Amino acid sequence: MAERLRELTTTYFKVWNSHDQAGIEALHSEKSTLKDWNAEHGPTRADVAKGIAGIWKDVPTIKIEIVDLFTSVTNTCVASIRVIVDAATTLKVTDVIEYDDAGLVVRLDAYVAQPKPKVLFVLGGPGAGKGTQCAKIVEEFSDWAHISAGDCLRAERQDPNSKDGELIEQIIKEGKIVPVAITVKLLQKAMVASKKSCFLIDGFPRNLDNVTGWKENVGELGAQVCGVLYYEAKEDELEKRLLSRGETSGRSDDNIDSIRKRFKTYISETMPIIDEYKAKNLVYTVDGMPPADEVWKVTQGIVRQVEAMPPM
Ligand SMILES: Nc1ncnc2c1ncn2[C@@H]1O[C@H](COP(=O)(O)OP(=O)(O)OP(=O)(O)O)[C@@H](O)[C@H]1O
Ligand SMILES: O=c1ccn([C@@H]2O[C@H](COP(=O)(O)O)[C@@H](O)[C@H]2O)c(=O)[nH]1
Repeated sequence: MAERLRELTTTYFKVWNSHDQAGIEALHSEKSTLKDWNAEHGPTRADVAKGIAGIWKDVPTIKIEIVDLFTSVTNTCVASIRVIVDAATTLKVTDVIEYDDAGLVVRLDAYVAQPKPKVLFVLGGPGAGKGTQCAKIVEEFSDWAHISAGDCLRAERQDPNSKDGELIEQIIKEGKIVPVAITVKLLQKAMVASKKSCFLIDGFPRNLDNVTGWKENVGELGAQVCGVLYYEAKEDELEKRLLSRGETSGRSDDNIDSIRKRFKTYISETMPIIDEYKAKNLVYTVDGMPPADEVWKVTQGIVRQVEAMPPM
């Protein structure tokens, strides 16, 4: 049975790829249905074939590749397939195909996997230029949203109804790191609200607790972490930048005491995380010392590279 189902299914997709309406009609039983994420056809084979031919007409380049076939003692075959729409678009689809005793398709239900959002974590010392570069990215690349963990926390602190506001304020002033349960919830809320498909998560993950919290709450099912965009710059330069920013930013941590504490936390807690991602070859290191426009040229190239990664 298993071998027969494999043969029938392989033949089915061969004919499908030849875009032959009469050929595909002949592989369906007289009473046949087809349902996918967009449409429903049947209950006759002529109607199903007409529906499929409509897809070929709309997308003449469309092709299907079989990834895997699953069979059992039943007369149903589950096919994991790739639907190659065009050079830029491939869909991950699962087809559940039920055959009759004559080997004709009685029912085909197709399910599409939603592509996961792409994520780039953006890290670097305080004042390294993360926010500056993220602002440029979202201006140039329309699929991307900039979500700054620090901004999320500052907004939460401002909310008079938040039970975490006071704790966040104390931790930020001390240059320490807020418990991940608070941060990750705010990040997820911002991701959902943005309606974008690619996210710059700026200033996160800052320590092991953050990494664990991300894995537990978002994880591999919730996002495709494409890497870490890491801005490297010397501490004395960063101190100058932050003191200068502090003249107008109104941030309670842009003062010399908090800045020094933030550096300490960065070295002891965040650097080891960056090193871990480096060991996994996931870090795009950018020299953050040159003027912002020069840093941007490098940043731009990296974002293009990440955009070109196949979705998972
Ligand atoms: N390449 C650069 N050269 C000089 N100054 C820069 C550069 N990039 C950013 N700045 C300035 O440095 C200050 C800090 O930059 P920015 O806010 O982008 O850093 P950040 O890494 O997001 O900081 P933080 O982690 O504290 O939020 C800002 O005043 C910004 O205008
Ligand atoms: O994931 C995070 C991000 C930030 N914090 C706290 O906020 C401040 C400011 O962060 P910026 O990235 O500089 O805006 C940071 O020093 C931490 O105290 C955090 O706890 N967790």
